[in-house]
Amino acid sequence: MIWVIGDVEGRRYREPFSKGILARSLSITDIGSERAYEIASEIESKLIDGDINEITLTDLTNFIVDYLDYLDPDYAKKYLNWREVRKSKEPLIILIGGASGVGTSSMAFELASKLGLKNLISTDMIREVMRKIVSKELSPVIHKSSFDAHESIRIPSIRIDSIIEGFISHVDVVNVGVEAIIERSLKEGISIIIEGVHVVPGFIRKDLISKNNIIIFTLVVDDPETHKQRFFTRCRQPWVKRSLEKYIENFDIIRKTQDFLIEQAKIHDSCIIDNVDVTETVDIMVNEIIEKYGGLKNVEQKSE
Ligand SMILES: Nc1ncnc2c1ncn2[C@@H]1O[C@H](COP(=O)(O)OP(=O)(O)OP(=O)(O)O)[C@@H](O)[C@H]1O
Ligand SMILES: O=C(O)[C@@H](CO)OP(=O)(O)O
Repeated sequence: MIWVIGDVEGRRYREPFSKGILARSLSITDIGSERAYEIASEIESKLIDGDINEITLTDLTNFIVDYLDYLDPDYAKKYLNWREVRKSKEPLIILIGGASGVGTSSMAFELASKLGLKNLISTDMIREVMRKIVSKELSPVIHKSSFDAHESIRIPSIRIDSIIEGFISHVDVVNVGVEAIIERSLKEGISIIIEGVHVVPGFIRKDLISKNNIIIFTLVVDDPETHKQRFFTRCRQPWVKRSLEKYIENFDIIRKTQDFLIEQAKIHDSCIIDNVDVTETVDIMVNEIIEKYGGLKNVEQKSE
């Protein structure tokens, strides 16, 4: 048995060396789960061959970095970069927005797997809870979708497009719940990914979004046909209950909300990703996070 020795607030603890835990921590390096497990086994064998049955977390990390560097320096670099990010005392809060059907749920899942983050919530789920609390009479807009919320606006404004006005009203209400999740995550120190159409640059309170450990991405699908196909691929799973018709009928409106999201992302200088290739989308988000969050350890919070 190899024991890994660590310490929390000066108090030593030890836990058995686990190939599974080590393999999981290599997911950031694009090695792939099978090869990651092989590498974990190779590292374990090297420790045993070296008669090492107790190793500190620091020495084990250095041992892993040296072995990854021997296999491929890029593996070691990605592994080290990610460990730098995880040393921060602040939770990592990742917000992934985008019009309906662009892939926010799927990309959030892929990113969570890559980063080994356990907490993931959709704004649709937040909205569902809020719908139970707020009656249709009191807030008709929350009981609609983002793309047909304009139908519930009682006194349409003459200043802006009614579809965008409906979208804004709908998002604004749900953002009360989104901000509550962000505040709880900050308070508890929980790293989390929040994804959905209600994550819109400029809509989340400035004192929250200005924190260095909160990062927002806007996914888009530039090509309309590719976007439309996403609704078909999403509905092919037998368990999916959302009707394809509703999204295809409202497709032009959904594209209009995407144009608004792009506008908002540009105004607020937030990262826009054309979500065509899964690997590329996830890599862009990981690199952005490492770049922005990696230096967090030494950077005070941005002045508000
Ligand atoms: N980069 C991608 N390449 C290919 N297919 C993708 C990509 N991203 C998402 N998809 C597919 O597109 C469909 C829609 O994705 P997803 O359900 O994540 O969209 P969404 O933005 O969460 O939609 P909604 O907000 O309406 O729930 C899914 O079948 C998903 O597998
Ligand atoms: O409001 C929307 O645009 C979508 C987002 O997922 O939700 P629903 O499928 O419930 O319409």
